[in-house]
Amino acid sequence: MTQTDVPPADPFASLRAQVASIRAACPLGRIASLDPSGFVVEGLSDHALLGDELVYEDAAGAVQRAEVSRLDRGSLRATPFGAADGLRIGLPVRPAGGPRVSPHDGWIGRIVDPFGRALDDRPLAPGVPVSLRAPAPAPARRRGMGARLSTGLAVFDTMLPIAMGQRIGLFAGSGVGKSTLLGDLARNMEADVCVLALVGERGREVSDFVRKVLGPEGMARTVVVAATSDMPANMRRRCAFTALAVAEHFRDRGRRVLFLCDSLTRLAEAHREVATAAGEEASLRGHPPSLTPLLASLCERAGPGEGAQGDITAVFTVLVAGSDMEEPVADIVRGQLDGHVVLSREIAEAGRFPAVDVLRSVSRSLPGCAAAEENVLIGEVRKILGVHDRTDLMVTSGLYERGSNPEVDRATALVPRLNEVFTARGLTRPSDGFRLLAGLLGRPYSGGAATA
Ligand SMILES: Nc1ncnc2c1ncn2[C@@H]1O[C@H](COP(=O)(O)OP(=O)(O)OP(=O)(O)O)[C@@H](O)[C@H]1O
Repeated sequence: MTQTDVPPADPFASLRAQVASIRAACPLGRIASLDPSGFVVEGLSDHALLGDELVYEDAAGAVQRAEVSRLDRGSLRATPFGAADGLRIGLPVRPAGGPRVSPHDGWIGRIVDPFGRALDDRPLAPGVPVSLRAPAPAPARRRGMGARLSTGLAVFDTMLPIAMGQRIGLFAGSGVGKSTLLGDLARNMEADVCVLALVGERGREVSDFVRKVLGPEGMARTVVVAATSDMPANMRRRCAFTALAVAEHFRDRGRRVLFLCDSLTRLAEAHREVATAAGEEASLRGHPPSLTPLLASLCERAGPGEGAQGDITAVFTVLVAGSDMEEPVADIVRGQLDGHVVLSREIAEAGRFPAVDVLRSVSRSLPGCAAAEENVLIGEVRKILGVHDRTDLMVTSGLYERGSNPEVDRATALVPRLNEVFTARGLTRPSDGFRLLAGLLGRPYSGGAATA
């Protein structure tokens, strides 16, 4: 055979392959039994994966969706994303593949539900579908944390820096200023885009958050993904993963993304509802064991990107009653994150916001993201706070005689002024905050360039 006899490459090869993969018949299952939290389908267990979606028509002819929450030989259990009312035995159900959403750059400034549908009654541009189960960037290829980001809040810019791609937990009881702090970060923290997941808030809280806390300035660069408390548990659980997929959409386009997830506690509660209804036992201190990998995947997918990707800097809130850092969700995520910030009721009651308990909070981007002279200042402030924490009760109860220990005297004099610095806001650069600390401590400060 001469060269001219070689048959030309098939220009339709890719199209043919796609057509060949289309199934001539779509598998169809039927509802075999029903209860208020879900239904069992026969005939589809070989055609769906755990977490896949199913579609069916309700009594009014509207297309509804459900999620595969358990697979058995010959049958599967599905949890509907809406009310189970109007379903009947024998109703046809079709598999619809893995969970997906289609984010688009035009979603900035908009509020969407966990399916990516507009919640603000305006048309929404659909993008290219992406999986809600995307893998995290490969550990060997993903970058480390980047440079320190300016937040405009002195306590974060100095004592608890947040670096690009860092993932921190915000541990707070109710009413200690968590929402206000998230709003501050959404508006002022260095980022190109902010994606906010509101999991299980009441409807009024969502609109209050958007109008009053974020305001037009915050919304101008934010996509809000919201699942209100009246939505089914699997919708609330999906909310966090939809928001993460939106954040990944922007990260994959090289953007610096700030991902705010409020709250992991309500995500865990939603997961418990779905998992226990599917037969899993809540044997991990009141939660199903599958909670640990669920939270780990969420935390792991945020963080630094690889190659030309941007980064996802993330703040996950955890609701803790009475600052109980040992409660299960706090305990699980603390080890998976690059730092935790504790908001204290006592500090909020003293009227100091953000009510950050600096001594009980840790940022793992230190010491790398601060200059040597800044680390010296941070170390000295921590030491002063430690002395004050150990001796304050003695001092305030009159058991300490002034002048008997210079360290205690210094801490007693300095801590109220340090607390004032921690509440300073509107800073242009982190060095502004360090300059305030250095001034208080009587130390030199040259404006230390961060060493990321
Ligand atoms: N930066 C701030 N400056 C002044 N007051 C603040 C600030 N942040 C919070 N507060 C006060 O604390 C109250 C509760 O704040 P916020 O709603 O942010 O708390 P939360 O922890 O999100 O509450 P919840 O748990 O009820 O959602 C506010 O109504 C306000 O009085």
